[in-house]
Amino acid sequence: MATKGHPINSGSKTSLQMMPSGSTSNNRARYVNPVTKIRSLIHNLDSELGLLCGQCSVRKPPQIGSNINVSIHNRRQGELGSGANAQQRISSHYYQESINKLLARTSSTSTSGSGTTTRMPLAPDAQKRQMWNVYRKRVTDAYRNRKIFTVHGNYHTVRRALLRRGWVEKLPASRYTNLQSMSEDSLLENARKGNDYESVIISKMINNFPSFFIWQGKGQRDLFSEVGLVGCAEQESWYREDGVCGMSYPRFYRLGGNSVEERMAFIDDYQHTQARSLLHYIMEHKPAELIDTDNGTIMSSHLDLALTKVKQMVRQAQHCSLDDARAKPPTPTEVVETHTFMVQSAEVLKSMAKFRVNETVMKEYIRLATQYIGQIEALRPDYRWDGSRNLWILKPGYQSQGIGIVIRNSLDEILQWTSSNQSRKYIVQKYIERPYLVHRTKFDIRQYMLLTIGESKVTVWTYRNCYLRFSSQEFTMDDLRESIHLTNNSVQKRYKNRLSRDPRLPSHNMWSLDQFKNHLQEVGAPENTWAKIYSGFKQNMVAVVMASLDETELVKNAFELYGCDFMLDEHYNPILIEVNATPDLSPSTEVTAKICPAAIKDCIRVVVDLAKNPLAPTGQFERAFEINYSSNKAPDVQHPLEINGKQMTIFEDLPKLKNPNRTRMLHAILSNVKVSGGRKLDKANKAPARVIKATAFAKKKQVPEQQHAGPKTILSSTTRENLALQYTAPKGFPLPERRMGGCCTFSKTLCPHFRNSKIYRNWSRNHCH
Ligand SMILES: Nc1ncnc2c1ncn2[C@@H]1O[C@H](COP(=O)(O)OP(=O)(O)OP(=O)(O)O)[C@@H](O)[C@H]1O
Repeated sequence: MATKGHPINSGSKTSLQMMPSGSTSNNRARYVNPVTKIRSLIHNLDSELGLLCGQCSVRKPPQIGSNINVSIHNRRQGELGSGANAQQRISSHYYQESINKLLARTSSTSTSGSGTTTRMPLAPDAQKRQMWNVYRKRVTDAYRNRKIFTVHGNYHTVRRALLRRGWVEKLPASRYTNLQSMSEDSLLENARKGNDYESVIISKMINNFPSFFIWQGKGQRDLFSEVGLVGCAEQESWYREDGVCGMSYPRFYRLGGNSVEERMAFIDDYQHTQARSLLHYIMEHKPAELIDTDNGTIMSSHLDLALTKVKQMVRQAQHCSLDDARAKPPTPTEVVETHTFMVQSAEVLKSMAKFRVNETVMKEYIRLATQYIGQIEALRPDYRWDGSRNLWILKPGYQSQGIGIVIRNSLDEILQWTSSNQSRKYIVQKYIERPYLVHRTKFDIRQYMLLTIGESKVTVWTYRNCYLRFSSQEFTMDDLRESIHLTNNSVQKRYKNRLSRDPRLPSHNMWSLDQFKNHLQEVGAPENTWAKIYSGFKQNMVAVVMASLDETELVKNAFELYGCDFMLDEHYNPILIEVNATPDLSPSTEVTAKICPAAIKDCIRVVVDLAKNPLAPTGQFERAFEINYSSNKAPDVQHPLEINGKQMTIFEDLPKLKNPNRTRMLHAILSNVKVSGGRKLDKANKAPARVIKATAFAKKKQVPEQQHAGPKTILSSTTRENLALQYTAPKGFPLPERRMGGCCTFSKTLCPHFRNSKIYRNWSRNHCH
């Protein structure tokens, strides 16, 4: 929203306003940053100004705060001045002279309405001259105090907030275009306190000065809008920390491109979800409703298969058996079995086909289903959002405002839909079938997040206030139209509210946070429910920022305001749906009429007031997290990155494996471990804590081998890979027999190759929630 973009926007397609440097193989979005353009414009202006100041030996303008976030020109100060002492030596006379020159340049180059060049009013009347002098003083003061701002778009609250703080506005060319083409004479004639002519004449006078605060909305649509959040989701598990940082989002697949692997992974997930859906289905019904002992068409073997699949999922999630986790190609019999299962289970889920079993047997199936579903949902919290429909939401790239979004449950339809247009990428995301509803109506929560980028820190600010956006129709799974299932305002404003909807819901479809808190009280939610929800919001927002930092070009003293959309599951857990740069801040209803201007004012408090006064109030924004981003920069050879810790006990208790090939492989790994200096592994285990330098990192930085401190274990590349998979993969990561290329080491956090590998990505998409 402001001076810079950040690639955490997913969705809306709004605007990741920048092009992160460095390309990666993982298909992350490329963003174009209009701020860079503006920066370069200002930079040109800066150089001119610097030149002028240099000619006149003018000192730099005084600094207002140590770190005014809004000003990308703070960077310029070094160029203009040469330190405090030098500044003191330079007389203010010269400084004033340079400003006068700038002002003179403005007036000498300004054109009249007729296109002819006019001079500064040469005092045809005293009043005009007096006004000119007043404005000139205001302008010079504004420059000295670095209080010149530009606001793009109709963000009048921002304007007013800054004008109230004594800032002076430099208008963008698109504002008051008619007036901007008038001569200064005519403008002065019409200028009155606070009117548009006055704004324009002042703006013309500062035309050659840089703005120290720029507020702009989205500049350029990102190339593949969903990749932002998707990309973050792929990275976030590396930054996950209980209670601090962690994303909670529906699992997704990128379809529509040429990735066969991604398609296969989706099909696999779809089939497993179908098994759970079938079990959910029988759990949702009474045994008698499910059976027809004489004419039932569905055999109990399909329930057996569903139970087996869920059991496998539990074992995989528990990481019980390496063999279970192994990606085995299915046998032809299994393929046929699965195909039949998919057809028959669809008959049950869509047409309520009956099982040919008796009631006692069905009761036992329901008991087992409840047990297994309980187990898997305890291990995979995101599965709790699934139901008995196997629904998926298809979101096209390059689109926003809900355009092109559909909800489907048939595998064929989904694959057809996404492959019909190969050039368009689709995110196929698991549809949340069990959301928390208010009065049987779906809603989402718009939550603001502000990001400020300081000298060395990125600060995540979260807004304590938020609002709810309701669907215009009651929620039902029997009708998949957008008016019921897409709660974003851009979709819902197209529909009339269903008359049968609960009258307690407002006609404008929004609730303030206070109204929601009252509702929570009314329905008897535990007392700290909102506190928990908000804490979950914060963790998600911090995680998104952390996960996108690597790909972000950080512009110092810039900030960005985001609108994050959350849904809640049945247990009030937040689910992140979307992060929008340039959120809608228009006062469209009585709810947004309060919260939007307040959020903008508080934003100015954070980026302007706080820079001057660290104790300044920040309104409803609270500092949720601070990240020291200097550590993200190019590796520092002087201070190489180190990992402190104890050597792991490798294979002290060798797992008993069923598969002899695999056992052989693990033994081979073991025997491949050599210990330098003749030490035995068990001795090394008893050795005190030591420092291991990450191979990948050391290699990157050309750190010579002998710099490695302490005793070291030399591993072959094969061993390293296998050990990396064995020991550095997060809990639950399947251990494929395929080997990954490269340089994975003991440190998962230090190995981008591992982290970007397809194997890991596929796994993390399915397991990291
Ligand atoms: N996985 C999901 N499960 C259930 N509902 C979802 C899911 N994803 C999105 N929705 C619903 O669809 C709506 C639109 O989704 P999303 O915000 O991703 O689309 P969009 O095109 O980016 O919209 P906008 O640009 O207005 O933000 C959401 O507000 C939410 O109600």
